[in-house]
Amino acid sequence: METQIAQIEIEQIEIAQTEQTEQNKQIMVTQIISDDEAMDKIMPGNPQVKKVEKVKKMKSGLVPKDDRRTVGEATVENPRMRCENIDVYYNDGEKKAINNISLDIGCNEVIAMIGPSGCGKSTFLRSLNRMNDTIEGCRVDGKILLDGKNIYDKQVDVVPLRAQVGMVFQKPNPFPKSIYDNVAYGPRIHGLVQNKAQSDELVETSLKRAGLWEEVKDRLDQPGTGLSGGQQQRLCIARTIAVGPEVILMDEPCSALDPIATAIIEDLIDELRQEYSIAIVTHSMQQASRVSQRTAYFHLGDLIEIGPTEQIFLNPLHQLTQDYITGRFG
Ligand SMILES: Nc1ncnc2c1ncn2[C@@H]1O[C@H](COP(=O)(O)OP(=O)(O)OP(=O)(O)O)[C@@H](O)[C@H]1O
Repeated sequence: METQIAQIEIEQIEIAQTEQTEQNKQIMVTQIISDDEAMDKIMPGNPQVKKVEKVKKMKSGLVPKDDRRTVGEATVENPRMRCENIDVYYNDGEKKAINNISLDIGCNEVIAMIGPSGCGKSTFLRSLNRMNDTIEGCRVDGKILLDGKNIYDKQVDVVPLRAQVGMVFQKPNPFPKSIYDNVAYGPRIHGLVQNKAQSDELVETSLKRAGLWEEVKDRLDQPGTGLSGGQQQRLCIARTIAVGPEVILMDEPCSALDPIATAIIEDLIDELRQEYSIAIVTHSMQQASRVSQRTAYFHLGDLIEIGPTEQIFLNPLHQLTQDYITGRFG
């Protein structure tokens, strides 16, 4: 973003140089402001400022519950997707489910979205590939850029968009077709394959990437619905991969699976990160900590905190995040 909009909690700003100036001391800034604003506020135009150290907790403790501005770095360098000031409304504007959320999704990262039931995780995820367009009375305001282009521009065709930003749902939902056709169908309608040989190759590659090839290569003509739950979910992942996505959205992809199938999908998510950006909604904090590099904590439609996964779980900055991860609510 041209201007630094990541909002951070700055408690203590220390001037590195030991100039004997009035300003050369620890200064408390107990409100959330941007870097640039903070600099300007404490030392307007002062060239002595060499270093600003951000200590992210107020002396009194965590950012209080009633402060709903986002804590942490929401932006990354070279994002794959950039969401700016997203509001989502249901029921023709009567209900606001997402409130002014900005965040980036980086290349080759898994970002986990966590938070109590009803906080808007799925709503936000669905806005990333315009799945909310299919819900009557739902409106998304703000900008979502994929490789710099706003996916909400009028001329954007949602069919190729949903191939570029694929989605894997909570419940595995293979088509009532053969394993082969489940994977081959998308590339065919998107015109990605011209003949059977190309289709065969893409089906094989996609099933291999989804870690399913060895288990199904001898029964490709059998129904996808005949596979186990975990295999069906990997089939759905293969189907998503087959149409060449850049981003894969996953909405609680393991919630219907047993622990072994879950572990296989989690390993797969880690492998897929080498090629794709992944945003995953999960109710499992263990899963978020296992699979993601960054975590975003949502609360009642607000993005409360975002940061490296380890920091969010070990050293949250916001009281609401801490309450959630320590099981006080949610
Ligand atoms: N189709 C809809 N019409 C109206 N309101 C909706 C619709 N879908 C979701 N909501 C409301 O929007 C808010 C956010 O819901 P959402 O499903 O995004 O939350 P969530 O965090 O994903 O919840 P969960 O973890 O339970 O799946 C909730 O208050 C929900 O009731």
